Amino acid sequence: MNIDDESETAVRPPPPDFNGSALEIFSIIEQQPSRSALYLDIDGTLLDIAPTPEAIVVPPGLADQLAALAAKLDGAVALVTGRSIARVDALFEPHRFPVAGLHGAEMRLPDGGLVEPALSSAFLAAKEELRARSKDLEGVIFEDKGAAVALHFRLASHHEAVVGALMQQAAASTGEHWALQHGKMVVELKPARSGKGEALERLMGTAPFRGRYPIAVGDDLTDEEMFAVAAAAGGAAIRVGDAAAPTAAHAWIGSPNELRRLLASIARQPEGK
Ligand SMILES: O=P(O)(O)OC[C@H]1O[C@H](O[C@H]2O[C@H](CO)[C@@H](O)[C@H](O)[C@H]2O)[C@H](O)[C@@H](O)[C@@H]1O
Ligand SMILES: [Mg+2]
Repeated sequence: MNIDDESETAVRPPPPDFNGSALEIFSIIEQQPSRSALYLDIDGTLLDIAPTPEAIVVPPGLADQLAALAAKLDGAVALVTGRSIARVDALFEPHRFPVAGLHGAEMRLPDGGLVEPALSSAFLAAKEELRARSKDLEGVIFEDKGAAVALHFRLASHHEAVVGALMQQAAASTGEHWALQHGKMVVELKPARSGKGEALERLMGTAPFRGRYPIAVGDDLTDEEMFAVAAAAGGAAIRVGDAAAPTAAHAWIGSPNELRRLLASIARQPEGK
């Protein structure tokens, strides 16, 4: 990736054996905001995990801090999430960021252009079947995200196996164009030809992200694809949370709260600092 050419102030990618801190990676943004791009996951990364999808809390001021950060990076801050774009907008209103939603299956590009997946009748039928079957599973939460659907077992871990089996059946009935995505106490069905890695590639090829040093931050299996893409492009990846999980990330941050504090401090920095 042509992060920068020959100038002495060029942003340098972490070496393959980089074993530094997230702080070192974020200092790149502080020093060279006009050469950096940030790709942020939401649940478990920007926001603390909550018992249910609806129970998440956006801390006061976070949306404005992200907007300030985006202004500092000339708009090169994207949210890359399993949530739908509509949900993301509601969470961070009044701001509208570039978003890769539903694990990259739907996108809002920096120019406002939308990428929307097509719904098949097989998928819609599978979704209704899951809605009906999950009603018998106490504590299991059915989440309808439009072109994706999730069954959550965080409040009913004893139902993990049956949730897995139901989702397998759903995937089998929808055919090759739909695929399962496992996450934190959740199994989802989403368009197969999508992923956070592809979403990152698309954003990285688009202004204002194009040509900038990519820094991807996430907490889960679905984020590993974007970590690999960021790393392959000479950028950096940071994983939030449990440092025992196998990851392609270069560095760790302990919690969403720690990440929010780092981002807030960068957003507050006066220009040129
Ligand atoms: O890619 P992300 O932004 O991390 O979104 C992944 C999924 O996050 C949500 O589920 C997860 O967070 C919930 C709230 O903390 C939690 O209750 C659940 O157990 C987690 O799996 C969201 O509901 C999904 O739609 C996202 O795909
Ligand atoms: Mg996450």
